[in-house]
Amino acid sequence: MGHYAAVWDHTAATEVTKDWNGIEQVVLRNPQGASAQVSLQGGQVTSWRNERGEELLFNSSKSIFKSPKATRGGISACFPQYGNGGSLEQLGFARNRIWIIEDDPPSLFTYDPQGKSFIDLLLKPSEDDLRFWPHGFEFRLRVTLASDGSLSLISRIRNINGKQFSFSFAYHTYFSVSDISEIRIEGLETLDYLDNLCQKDRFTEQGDAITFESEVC
Ligand SMILES: O=P(O)(O)OC[C@H]1O[C@@H](O)[C@H](O)[C@@H](O)[C@@H]1O
Repeated sequence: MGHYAAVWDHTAATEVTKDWNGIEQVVLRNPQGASAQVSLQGGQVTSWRNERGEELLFNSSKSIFKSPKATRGGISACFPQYGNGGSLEQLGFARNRIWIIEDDPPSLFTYDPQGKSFIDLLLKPSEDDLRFWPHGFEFRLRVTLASDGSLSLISRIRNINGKQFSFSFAYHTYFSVSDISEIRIEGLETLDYLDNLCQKDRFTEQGDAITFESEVC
């Protein structure tokens, strides 16, 4: 009768497989047939499909997986540095590490308790990481596929030794688009940004939407 909520078991909607490199991949499914795939390499979301099976994320066919580097595509979490504004690798090292699945993470309140599937991932720094970024942290990432097919990522960074540190963070997201001229990015008006193409000078966004005439890089 279409009432799945009473019997929906989110753990049964989560499957762990291995890719051809032996790296674990978590597949999330919702009752309507949408899915998402998360790689333990970088905690990177490599696929997000709607209920018609259409892929919503871009993955470059030219990107060759070379462990431990993230591939060009999907959604990766950049931490503890975004861009080249610090001494670390350009988008931080978190996306280039192997994460683990956390079965019993600290509680996290979320809506949509029915018909969703999710996975909790955890990254802790290795001895090597601490050598060039000496800050004890735990980075928790929850990736959720909701009953309406929407995807959400919640990141929690915990300082585990009480010594203050600063970091930058971003979700590096590649959407798959069929016609870039139809894309509008809204919600940035009045926000300040540093323009990478103008020596990182600070500007304030004036437009109500950013549009594109062709590919940019
Ligand atoms: O590591 P990836 O996914 O290929 O992304 C690299 C790109 O990341 C972007 O954020 C930078 O602005 C680009 O300059 C850079 O080329």
